[in-house]
Amino acid sequence: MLKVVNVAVGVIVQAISSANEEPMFFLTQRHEHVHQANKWEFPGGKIEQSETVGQALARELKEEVAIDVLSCEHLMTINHDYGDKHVCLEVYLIDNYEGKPKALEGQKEGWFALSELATIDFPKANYPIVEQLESRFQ
Ligand SMILES: Nc1nc2c([nH]c(=O)n2[C@H]2C[C@H](O)[C@@H](COP(=O)(O)OP(=O)(O)OP(=O)(O)O)O2)c(=O)[nH]1
Ligand SMILES: [Mg+2]
Repeated sequence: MLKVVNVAVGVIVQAISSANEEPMFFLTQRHEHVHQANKWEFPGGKIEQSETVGQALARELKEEVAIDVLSCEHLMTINHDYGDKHVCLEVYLIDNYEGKPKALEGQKEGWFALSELATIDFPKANYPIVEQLESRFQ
């Protein structure tokens, strides 16, 4: 049995200013030579033994994209077995934060509209997240 890697994932959504505007989501691209290389992802990372999910989420989003999480909402838990690695993603919607998201680790970054998410090259585990965002925000 492979060890499960617990991961805190932040779905950063841009505040929507008018009803007919599409919500936008901040994504970064995983580096080459890492697990799920070159795939686009929601920022986040491994939950350490000593911390809660909330602490890991806040730490990872500060380290990777320079924002301070002010509040978050648990969206879903996803268990996915990649064969080489089993991940458990704890996925949170981040709709209240301080700072402007910016990739600090040299990754490519971008804001993507809700309608674009279906065309993004995400890790397989992420497809249920996209489905949930589509049903929630459409
Ligand atoms: N952050 C993030 N990880 C994801 C997503 N989808 C998905 O399958 N994963 C997987 C890929 C990795 O195996 C794992 C996250 O680990 P990571 O490599 O980003 O961890 P980390 O930021 O702590 O990085 P490191 O310090 O170990 O280098 O979860 C996603 O949307 N965001
Ligand atoms: Mg990470």
